[in-house]
Amino acid sequence: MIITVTMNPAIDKTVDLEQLERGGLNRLKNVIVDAGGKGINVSKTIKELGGDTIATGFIGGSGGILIKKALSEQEIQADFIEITNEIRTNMKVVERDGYVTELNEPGPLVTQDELNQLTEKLLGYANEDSLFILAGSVPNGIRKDIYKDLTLMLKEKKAKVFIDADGELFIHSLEAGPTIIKPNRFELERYFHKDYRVDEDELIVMGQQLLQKGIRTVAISLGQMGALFLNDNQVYKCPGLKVEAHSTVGAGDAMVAALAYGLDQGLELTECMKLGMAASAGAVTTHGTKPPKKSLVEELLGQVKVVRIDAI
Ligand SMILES: Nc1ncnc2c1ncn2[C@@H]1O[C@H](COP(=O)(O)OP(=O)(O)OP(=O)(O)O)[C@@H](O)[C@H]1O
Ligand SMILES: O=P(O)(O)OC[C@@]1(O)O[C@H](CO)[C@@H](O)[C@@H]1O
Repeated sequence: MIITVTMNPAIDKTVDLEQLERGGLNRLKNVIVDAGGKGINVSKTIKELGGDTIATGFIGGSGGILIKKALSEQEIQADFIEITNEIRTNMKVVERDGYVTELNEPGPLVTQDELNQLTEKLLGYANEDSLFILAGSVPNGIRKDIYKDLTLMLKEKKAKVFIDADGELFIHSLEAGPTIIKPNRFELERYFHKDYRVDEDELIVMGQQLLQKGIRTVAISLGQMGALFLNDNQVYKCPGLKVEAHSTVGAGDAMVAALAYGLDQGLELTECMKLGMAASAGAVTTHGTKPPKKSLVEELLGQVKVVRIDAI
């Protein structure tokens, strides 16, 4: 079973705009409202692909009610800790030229007691058949080494852990040796203190250094350029698929979802990669934070190219 953990869910408001006028009045068009937050998006895509997940994390206020309703309509099992405070609303501004500006709120204050309740819930689900996805930022009141602590506890119970986070959350989590991670190039550059745009060879070396920390699979997403995948001594590259992009928000989540779904189904890494490429390319064609349709993922699968790269 795949358990997604969204500590900082959000109501995503995606709006269209001709061009963002900094310092001016911006009249928004086409406001789309979605149940968001990285883990929740992962659950939505897994469901669309035909898999099952339990979506958990913190939820509260009127936004929380909306998210639970959306998940129930999509027949996704939800098991959240109800918190006192209201969850956040994040705005995604899509300009006509395709540029997307994200305005993400910090999130509500979560108490130690609420965190203890969530930890207990997660440990209750943990066993050798479970795969946990710890994804996205954490709300106020939660320490940045929480993913590290949770990963250690979950691994103790033989569960697999997939981390998709940035900044300090990502950096600390690596100390716990998660099973799989999906940084994008900026997260890796930051982790390795590179203040320039690294090339593919350097990305591969960085990925290999992460494998040496005990991480089984490293997926490095490169936006429209595609992705690199490293596992044991194998390195693969998949060029990005040519699709009509509407909103890139959630593309990374679709990749995480497909990789996790494939892993949970016992697929070979190359098959998981193909699914990840097709699902993430499919996600950029949707408006708002929507999962890609299964039929589109199946269609795109035929276009995925896998290039094996000799280890450097
Ligand atoms: N414009 C695009 N065209 C085709 N595929 C894309 C495009 N943008 C992203 N993708 C696909 O989505 C994957 C993930 O994208 P990206 O590297 O931007 O992830 P991310 O930074 O985690 O994104 P986010 O946090 O916004 O979801 C890429 O590896 C690629 O397969
Ligand atoms: O602020 P975080 O937790 O890092 O990211 C949250 C978020 O931007 O991620 C999803 C897209 O990946 C959106 O649904 C959501 O608004």
